[in-house]
Amino acid sequence: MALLEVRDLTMKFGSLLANSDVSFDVEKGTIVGLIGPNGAGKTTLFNCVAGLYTPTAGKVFFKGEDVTDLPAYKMARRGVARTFQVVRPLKEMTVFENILVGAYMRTGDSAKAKEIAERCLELCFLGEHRCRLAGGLTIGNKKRLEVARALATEPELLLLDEAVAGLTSTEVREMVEVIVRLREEGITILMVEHIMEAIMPIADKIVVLASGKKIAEGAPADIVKDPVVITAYFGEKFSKRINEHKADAPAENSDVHAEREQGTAHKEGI
Ligand SMILES: Nc1ncnc2c1ncn2[C@@H]1O[C@H](COP(=O)(O)OP(=O)(O)OP(=O)(O)O)[C@@H](O)[C@H]1O
Repeated sequence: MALLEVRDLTMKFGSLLANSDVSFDVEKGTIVGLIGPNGAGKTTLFNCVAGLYTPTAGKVFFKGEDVTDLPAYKMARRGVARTFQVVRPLKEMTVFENILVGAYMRTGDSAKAKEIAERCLELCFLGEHRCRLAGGLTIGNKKRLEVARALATEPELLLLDEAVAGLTSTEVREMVEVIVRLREEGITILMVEHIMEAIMPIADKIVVLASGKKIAEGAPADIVKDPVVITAYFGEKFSKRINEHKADAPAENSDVHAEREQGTAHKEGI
């Protein structure tokens, strides 16, 4: 049994079909990337899984239990945490205090909460910033703080919504290192990502959405060669480049920056 099972999920906003009959599994201990063009329905799917939206049709199972109708706070208690595309730290609080807020969602015991927060601080490479006010951090540190806060709720499944968007190539590498560490800690990760150099080297599986539908699912090496995905999302040039890319880590700079500036890696952009 997979940790997360999405079955025939459909989400409508009025007459707009944001997700249409989407099904896939996320196995425990894996990193799954959710990719696709702007407006493909990735964030909507995240919101359905996290309990922010109730899908119009279809089911979501977490650890074999039907959680389709559970609100976000109940999903958080069951072990599903998420980060948002636009980070919103508690600016007037320190980095450590921000993480503590997350830890207190899991426990009322302050010694235990501090212990959890210390661990998350270290896992997200934020130790040297612990006493700084969150509002004054660089975007790279703010994004890792967002992950640390979610992590402090001790999730089994972490949903990352564009965790590396807007980051420099060095910051992308730091975030990728954090994500790989989390998988080593046994945390399962489902991440929406446009920056292929970040997701392709670390994902165990990629799910591709376009116009609300799943158009492909498979190993990154197969996805980059899939003609349907190339047409709908990558474009030939991008696909050729990523196939040639020998990275075991994100690209040094220019490629990642190019995508960051364009905001996407879709077909006309590369
Ligand atoms: N709350 C909402 N009300 C109405 N329409 C919405 C709502 N949220 C999303 N949509 C629409 O649903 C479709 C899918 O949007 P969604 O944000 O899920 O796509 P996405 O793949 O995450 O895009 P991006 O990569 O740009 O973040 C879009 O047409 C969007 O305008």
